[in-house]
Amino acid sequence: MKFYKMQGTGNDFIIIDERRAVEKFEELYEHNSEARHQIAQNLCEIFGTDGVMFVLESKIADAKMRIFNADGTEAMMCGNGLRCFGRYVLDDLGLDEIKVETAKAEYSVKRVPDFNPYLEGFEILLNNVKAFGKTEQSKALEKQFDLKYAYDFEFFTISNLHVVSIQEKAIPNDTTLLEIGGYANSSDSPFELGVNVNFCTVLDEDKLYVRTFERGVGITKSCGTGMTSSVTRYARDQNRFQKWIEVFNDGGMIRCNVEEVAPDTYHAKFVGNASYEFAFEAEVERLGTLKRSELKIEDATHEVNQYQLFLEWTKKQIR
Ligand SMILES: N[C@@H](CCC[C@H](N)C(=O)O)C(=O)O
Repeated sequence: MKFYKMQGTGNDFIIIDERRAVEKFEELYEHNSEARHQIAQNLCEIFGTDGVMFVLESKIADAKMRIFNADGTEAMMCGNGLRCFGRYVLDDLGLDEIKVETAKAEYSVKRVPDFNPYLEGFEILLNNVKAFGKTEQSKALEKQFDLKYAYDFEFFTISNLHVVSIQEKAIPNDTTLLEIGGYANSSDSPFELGVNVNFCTVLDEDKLYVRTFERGVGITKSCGTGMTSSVTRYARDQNRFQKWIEVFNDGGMIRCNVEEVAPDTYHAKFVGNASYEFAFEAEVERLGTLKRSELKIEDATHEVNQYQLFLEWTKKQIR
């Protein structure tokens, strides 16, 4: 079977299309989570990727997405992943717009051909962004570090869990991210299930920079739902609803536009790349134990080069 590696603003995933091998998957893995857990851990370890996404049939949408983090835990949602998943299914079905079922909600994905001179974009509509302000858990996280840092966290959900702090200018370094994110996802954390920890810096009125420590992964180049939670907090605080905000990160840039649809409830449109990096073939039964040295990798050279040009362009925008 053929497998693909894709990335959305540097957040990278292996795509496993179970629809292509339904019988074998059922027979071997019985579609159970334990098998997916092991496959995700092994593939993320050998390729250094952030997650593994499984493409399944859906009764209510064009396809169903299940995503597992690098540590094998299942994630309830993934914004960058949804764009990659969406592009894979759009290409597969030859469509321009589709609906995707995820663990807790349904989202649309569509092509945006004029996103950037270097790349086609993919827009997702996140229709369940919720703001909870300061909660007991976010206050406990803040308190743990208040002698050292002045981060002020608010709690958001987009099916998955986030805390967001916004500060002027200084972009937190890896040490800070690891210290706070590591604690927030440890057994001592006030968040029983762990949480994605986002630090948002205001570059100018319509430009933000976001860095994230992801639950189940660690520091990533970007986190789609993390950027969306950050833009939502910023748009609410600065009254910048229904405006396109550019969000830069260590892996590139996306655009996000937030609308308030009810108190503390928002819809966010989110556009960014979804690029192929490589493909490989392997036997389905060996996914959980494969070694990289056994594989013949087929690079998507043109897309990789185009993304490099896009990255250089994004760096010039924030110099
Ligand atoms: N990379 C993500 C979020 C992936 C899931 C997260 N690690 C979790 O467990 O909640 C994104 O782009 O949104």
